[in-house]
Amino acid sequence: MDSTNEQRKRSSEDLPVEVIPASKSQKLAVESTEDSVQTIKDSHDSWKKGVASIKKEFLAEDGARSKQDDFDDDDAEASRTARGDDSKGKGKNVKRKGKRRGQNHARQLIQAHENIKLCASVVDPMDTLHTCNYGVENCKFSHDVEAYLAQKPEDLPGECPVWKEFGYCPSGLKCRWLGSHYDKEKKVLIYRDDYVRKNEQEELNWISGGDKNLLQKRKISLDKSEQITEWLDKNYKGKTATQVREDAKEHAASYIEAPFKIGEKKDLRFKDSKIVAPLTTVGNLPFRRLMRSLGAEVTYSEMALCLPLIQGSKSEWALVKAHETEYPGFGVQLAASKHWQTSKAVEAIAKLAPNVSEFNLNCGCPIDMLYRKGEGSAMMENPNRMIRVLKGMNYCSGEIPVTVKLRMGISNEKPLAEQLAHKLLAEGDVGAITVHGRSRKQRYAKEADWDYIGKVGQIVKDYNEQQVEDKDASDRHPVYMVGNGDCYSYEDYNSAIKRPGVDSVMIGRGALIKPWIFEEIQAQQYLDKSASERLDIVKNYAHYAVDHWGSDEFGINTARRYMCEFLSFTYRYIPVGILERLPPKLNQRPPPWKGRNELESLLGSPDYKDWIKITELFLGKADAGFSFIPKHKSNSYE
Ligand SMILES: Cc1cc2nc3c(=O)[nH]c(=O)nc-3n(C[C@H](O)[C@H](O)[C@H](O)COP(=O)(O)O)c2cc1C
Repeated sequence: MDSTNEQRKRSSEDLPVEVIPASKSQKLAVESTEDSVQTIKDSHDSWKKGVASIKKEFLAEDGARSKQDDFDDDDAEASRTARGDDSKGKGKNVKRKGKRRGQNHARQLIQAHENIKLCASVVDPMDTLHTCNYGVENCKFSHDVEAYLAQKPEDLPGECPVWKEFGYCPSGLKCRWLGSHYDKEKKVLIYRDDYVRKNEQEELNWISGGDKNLLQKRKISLDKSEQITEWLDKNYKGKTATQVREDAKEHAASYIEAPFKIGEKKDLRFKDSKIVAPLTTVGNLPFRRLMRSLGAEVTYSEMALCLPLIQGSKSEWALVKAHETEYPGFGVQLAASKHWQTSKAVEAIAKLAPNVSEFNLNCGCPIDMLYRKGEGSAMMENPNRMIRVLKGMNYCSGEIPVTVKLRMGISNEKPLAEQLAHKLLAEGDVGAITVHGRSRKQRYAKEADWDYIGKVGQIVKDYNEQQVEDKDASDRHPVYMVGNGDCYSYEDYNSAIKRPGVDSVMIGRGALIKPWIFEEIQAQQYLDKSASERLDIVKNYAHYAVDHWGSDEFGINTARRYMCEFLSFTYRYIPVGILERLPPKLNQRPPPWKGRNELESLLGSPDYKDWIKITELFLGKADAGFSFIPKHKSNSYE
């Protein structure tokens, strides 16, 4: 390792800033002058109260920068608005006092429109999927390539990242870097000899418009789900838990086709896995691709709703897509409360988009829209329903394991996950149980309860040990237990993984704010990434985003918008080199601070206009009509 790298890798033991355990800090105080005693005491107290301690020389004068105190993870989790649908409602138990903060109700994908809309059939001669059924005369879109090119805005600077990677750009004439792959003289698009076609370009689980249509018209046969639905309706619905248990053996024999037992399904191998949490909106394909490149081993789709999936909804099927680097290790997360819906969705995905390592049932989502329908965290209040849903999913998923993501419960006073773990282990045939150590009512401001997560871990551990005693261990794999909540450093990870029965730690916001978190866990050190290294990460995200959404006007606008969503997390990173105390904590908020150079300050800016500026470094100037309203709108610059 070279000396620069050496310098960057620091653990809390060798950081020049001392990690002061409570006892030592008291000793220091006795030896210091009265003033410094007060400073150390104040700073230690505020650190404990959730204020990040910044070295004096990096504190910004009040008003020089806005404070990073305006983020709201509850709002972030509760929103599907950036995707175009609106489920931002808060649970009735999570009511806000006074005016709702944030501007989510107005957040929409407002796209700039081109003056001339080119017919898809002339955009790219290589695209055989798009033909025009109307002809030049009757088509409502233009076939006039010359006129289109004459009014097209100037190219963005640099080379088309899609063409650079694949030797072929599916955005064709609409590409904003058209000059990279267009011969002006001959008026033809250029393809490199080794070009890769669009449908071969690294994305998996792509399903055709035709298949979505067939789904909509119910013309794709989903026999297994129909069989299991009928069976579950007959044998499970309306029965008490005891009746169901008593009948269980008899039922197993009457399955139309015996379902895979947990030991016969693929092993998830979740021991010490580096897992990124499912994250609506921000956990999109480009982000997950980025996390894979930075060491993640398991990634999840954003939560997809089963009903729109089985109705062939384009936007819901887009969520099932994965980058080739995500498979194996890619889980599709589903939400629904009815077993016919989950069974059908699982069967359709297993049939049409089979590059899936796991189907995860979301039983933790707090948002009101789902809760009111009995979905998400509401499933925890109806364990029999949860078991029915899981049985259906298991039957239809074949050898793909089914897993479940829980919260602690609905309220802190009455946690449910322990009880549920017993039931899931006895009846659910799940490959893994994940517990987010918060209740539905609990907001992100309060820390996740790892003691409770450990209790569930113990239950799973006892179960696995019992299974080994009861049977030959070789014909089964264990049920894995994954803990989740507030992991933001290798130190958090170490203390989490020490809990009994906890096989892995799932990381959500920690990965968004500090995408190199798995590298730190691997190195068991804090990495003081320079601002330019961090900008490189953002640059990769930008390229992956353009690869995914396209290099035309629409693609770039979409990429810019999701990049702003990503930057609305990355700005919260406080470089370890300017922190006075470690470990950094997710819930700590800093006083106004400035970076060690201009770029570091820019990357730490809470002003969304600066995020747009950062996108412009890679995606060109934002259109005058581009608007991005962050969830946690900062007013300090206005
Ligand atoms: C922006 C955002 C989106 C989320 N979306 C989902 C989701 O789609 N499905 C899910 O199960 N949990 C979702 N969660 C919850 C996370 O998966 C995770 O359980 C939670 O953030 C706690 O982990 P962390 O402390 O590591 O962030 C979301 C959380 C956030 C902040």
